[in-house]
Amino acid sequence: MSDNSDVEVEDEEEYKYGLQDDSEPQDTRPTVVLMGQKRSGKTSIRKVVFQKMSPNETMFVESTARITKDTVCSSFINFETIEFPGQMCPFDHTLDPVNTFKKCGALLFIIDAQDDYTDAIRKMADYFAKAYRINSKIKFEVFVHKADGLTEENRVETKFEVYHAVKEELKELGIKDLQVTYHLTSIYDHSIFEAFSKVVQNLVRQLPTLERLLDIFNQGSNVTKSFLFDISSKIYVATDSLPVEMSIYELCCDMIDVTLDISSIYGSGEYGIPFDEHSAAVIKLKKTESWSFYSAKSIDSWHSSRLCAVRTSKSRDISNTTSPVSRRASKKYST
Ligand SMILES: Nc1nc2c(ncn2[C@@H]2O[C@H](COP(=O)(O)OP(=O)(O)OP(=O)(O)O)[C@@H](O)[C@H]2O)c(=O)[nH]1
Repeated sequence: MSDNSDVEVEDEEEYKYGLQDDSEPQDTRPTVVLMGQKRSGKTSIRKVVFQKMSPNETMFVESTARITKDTVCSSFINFETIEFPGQMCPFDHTLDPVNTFKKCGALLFIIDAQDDYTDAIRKMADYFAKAYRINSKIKFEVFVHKADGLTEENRVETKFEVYHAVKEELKELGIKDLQVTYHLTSIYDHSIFEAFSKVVQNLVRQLPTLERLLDIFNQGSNVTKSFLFDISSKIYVATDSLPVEMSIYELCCDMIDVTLDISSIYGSGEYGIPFDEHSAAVIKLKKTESWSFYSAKSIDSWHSSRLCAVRTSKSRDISNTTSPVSRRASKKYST
């Protein structure tokens, strides 16, 4: 009897999502640490993804002078971001690096792809090696950032160059098993949300279960692709097992924007968020009748994760499908 109850408690812990209460101790949250050279774009990324700042406004963001901590908390997402200013060494013993990196879930290093990144890579390899020695479970991620300023050809080349340079540096430091993931990002398109989604997914313990549930949902509902979104940040916490097409992800992001814009006018905003547990949205695109977007009712009533599904009656390629909103967005994002 006691054995069974132990198993139940363990199961509950495993499938409990997020922390329901802001008063929970901060220490239980994993952290996402952001590092990079000065002006590489760390603050801009945080502000655009989590505080809804428009990309153009980031030009007026002041240089960060102190370590900045923020809590990001909704149904499946629950972590703290820590940004270290470019001029500060996170491994200075006065900053208690052991404590910081023991609870670090993901370490993001932002590289300005429009600048000379030789020094940045050297510094990054050194920081990665030090963090790895403290906690080998950290997920190491590199954002090859400001990719909007590069041609399509240059983007691939730059990513490749960074990949090789990091590998060489780590080899010299005697680190062999460290896995690094690379993302090409820009705040002027959806790539930053996509990349952050991948980072966050690595921190979601229930990911395989969520993927399986979304597969079952697709089969039972004639849905082609479904995402579980945190609507406030447009991060997708999970998706089904089919590969993600950027165009579908962008379409969903646009639909979330429309839904939130309309909700902010007509929603009741009872809990301080316009899109609450009484809200739902179905959007049908005019020229592509077979595509629908569904934002299902909230999965938990207090937080903001929503299931978004794209449905089609027949299989087709939507890579050239742009909704009026997509066109508006690409205009908005053009630099
Ligand atoms: N073109 C382009 N510019 C960007 C992008 N992201 C950030 N920037 C610009 O880069 C500049 C520096 O951005 P910040 O966010 O202040 O950089 P930071 O890394 O926080 O800098 P410190 O606080 O000094 O460490 C700003 O003018 C941003 O507008 C991007 O994706 N593309």
